[in-house]
This record gives sequence, C-alpha cells and structure tokens, in this order.
Amino acid sequence: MKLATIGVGNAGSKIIDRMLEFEEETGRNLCRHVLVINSARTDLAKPDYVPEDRRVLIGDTHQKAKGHGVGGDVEVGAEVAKHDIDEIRRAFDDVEIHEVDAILVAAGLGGGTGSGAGPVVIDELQKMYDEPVYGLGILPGEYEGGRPALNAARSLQSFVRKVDNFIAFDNDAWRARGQTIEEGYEQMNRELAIRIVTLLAAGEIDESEVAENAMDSSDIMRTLDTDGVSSIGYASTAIREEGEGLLDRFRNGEELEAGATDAAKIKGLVRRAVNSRLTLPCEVSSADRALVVLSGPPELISRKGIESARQWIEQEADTVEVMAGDDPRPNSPELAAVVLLSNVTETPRIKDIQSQAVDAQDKIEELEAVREEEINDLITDDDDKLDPVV
Ligand SMILES: Nc1nc2c(ncn2[C@@H]2O[C@H](COP(=O)(O)OP(=O)(O)OP(=O)(O)O)[C@@H](O)[C@H]2O)c(=O)[nH]1
Repeated sequence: MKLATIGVGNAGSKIIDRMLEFEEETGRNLCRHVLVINSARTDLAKPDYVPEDRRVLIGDTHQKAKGHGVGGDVEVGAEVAKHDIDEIRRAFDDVEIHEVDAILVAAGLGGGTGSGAGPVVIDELQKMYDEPVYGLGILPGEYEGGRPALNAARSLQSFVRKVDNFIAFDNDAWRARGQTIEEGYEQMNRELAIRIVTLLAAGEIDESEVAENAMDSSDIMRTLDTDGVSSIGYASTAIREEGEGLLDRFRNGEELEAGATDAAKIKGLVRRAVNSRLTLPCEVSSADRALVVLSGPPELISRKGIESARQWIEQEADTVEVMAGDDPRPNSPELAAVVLLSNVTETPRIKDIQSQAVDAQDKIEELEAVREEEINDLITDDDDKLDPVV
C-alpha cells in the first residue's frame, strides 16, 4: 500500500527513520509522505532519512518546553500540540492525500510528546482526511518504572479510541540482555521497521503488473479495519548464499515434487512467523482477523503453500477472516512471511502495564498529599503561633 507516515516524539521519529532506511535498502516505496513532529530540537536533528523540511518543532514558545522536550509530561505534550496545531495542519497540507491509501502515526507511549501530542495529531488527521489512520505505538518496558507505564496506559486509551487500528510493539518482550538501552532500541527499531514495511508495502505495486495471487492494499486495509490492538509476527529465510546458494538448491531440486516441497516450506515459514516473538505477545486465537504476506522471488512462492498456510492460521486464530497473498520481489535475497493478527484481545502485557500504572498513580497522589503536609509542617512553628506576612 501507499502510506503517509508521521512520527511523533523521539521514538516515533526514530521508527519512521528506520522504516525509510529499510525501504531504501530493499527498493520498496511505501512511505510516500513523511513527517516527524517533536518538542525537542536536538531529537529533531537525529533522523538520517527524513528530509530536513519534513521535521516540525512544536512547543518552542511554550513555557515548559522551549524546544527541550516535555520531560515525560503527557499533559504538556498534548498542550504544546494543541497550541501549535496550525503549524501541524500546514505541514499536513503538503500531503497529497489522493496519493496514499492510509496514514500511519508512530509514537512511543511512555514519554510525554508521543503519548500526549500523538492523540492530538490523530484527531486533526481524522478531521482533515477520510483515509484510515493507523497507530504504531511502542509500549514501555516494565523496567522503565511507573511514570512511563502511567503515560502509556492513559495514552493507549486515547490512541486506540481515535485510530482505525493500533499496531503495538512491546519493549518488554524485545529487551535483550547484555545491551545498552540505546543498542537495544536500535535493534528493536530495525526489527519493527522490517515487520511493518514488509507487511504494509505489499500491494504497493500496480495491480496490473503483478500475479493474480498478489496481496492487494484493500486486503490489508480490510484486515486492519477492526479497530482495537494488533500484533505482527515475522520469519524469513535466506535464499542466496555464496556459490551455490539456497536458491539454487531450491530450484534444482524442484522438478519432481516442486509443489509439495515449496508448499511445505511456505507453510513452515508462516508457522515460524506466528510462533516467533510477536511485536506484542498475545493469544493468537483471540485475533479477530488475520493476514499473511509472503514476500520474495515469485518463483519460490507456491500458491498451494500460501493456501495451506492460510488454512492453518484459520484454525490457529479461530477465525474465518484470514487473507493470504504474495508480494513478489524478484531480486530479494530472502523469502519472508509476515502475519498480521488484527484486534487481539488477550494480551497480558497491556493488563500488566495498567496495573503498574494504577500503582504509580496511587503512589503519585499519596506522595503529593504527604509532600504538602510535610512542607506545611516545615514552615509552621509547632504551636502555629506565627502568621505569614501576606
Ligand atoms: N523501541 C523503542 N522504544 C523507544 C525508543 N526511544 C524511546 N522509546 C520508548 O518510548 C518512550 C518514550 O520515549 P521518547 O520517544 O524519547 O519520548 P517523547 O515522546 O519524545 O517524549 P518526551 O521525551 O517526554 O518529550 C520511552 O519510554 C521508551 O519506552 C526507541 O528508539 N525504540
């Protein structure tokens, strides 16, 4: 499909940047329009692939932001976006909406800008355009503590209510040992970009040019047209190595039982995608709809394999709404399967974030009450004989 992509806040902008990088590396052309919006000037300078004139600084005149970010304050994040809404709207005006099928808004939900300004941006997009608006949201890891969990739990409600579908990525599930946080983020961003671009770039090629089995943008949009929260699974296999690569072996051995071998491989790859680490761990059977895209050289994608993978997911996800198709990439060095599980309702991580958030909120309220009392105790004499000056 063809997308307008908007990153809000630091994590959102980094994800969009990695999507552009992966697109360029693989010759895809998904992101037809790009915009990043941030309240921190230094973070806006970071992207490598987002053009300079597609970066919008918000809140530089706001007393609490002043171009330095909103320091994790979600209320201030929303405030600065509302205050600078005209500027945001002007940046949207450049988007030739007839060129895109949908709009994707990416944000980290644990901070202040993505989680606070993101929903304001989405409101505006929904007002201005009829095209679907999808959210791509990063859930903070438990290790980040109570405040990010509280921001995320609140912002998740706003995002999910406002977007047509919310694709989630759970930092907790993707955290690796032995890495710094920044190294970890780099890897996670790359993994997420591969998944989202492989999924959504299917159908970007003009339908008349491709095989009848090819995935269509409307199939992806139909699968996403569920509201709710979604998760993505992915698996790939290299098909070319030095010398006689896997591709050659695949091709050479095919004559006799090509159909059976290819079909089994395709089904195996799709199984691996579903059983892999999902962007948001969830119960597969709780999905409302599902979609499978096989991306790679068309001669390796067996129609029988796609159909049997589709039937397998139908059983796993316990839904009749499973679409499957291919995304022919003749020069790709890999064969990849990406599975979208749309509107999953059983995902323990979201419940955990909510409970961490409730604890944090209770603690914040408690601390505020205690603090007021303590300040009062400190500045008044024991018998309360003294009065303030004015
Ligand atoms: N996966 C991933 N998550 C990130 C990355 N950077 C930040 N996060 C997550 O996103 C949340 C929000 O962080 P930022 O995006 O830096 O915050 P912001 O939205 O710019 O808001 P402020 O910094 O408060 O102005 C964090 O709590 C992390 O959970 C990243 O590069 N990758």
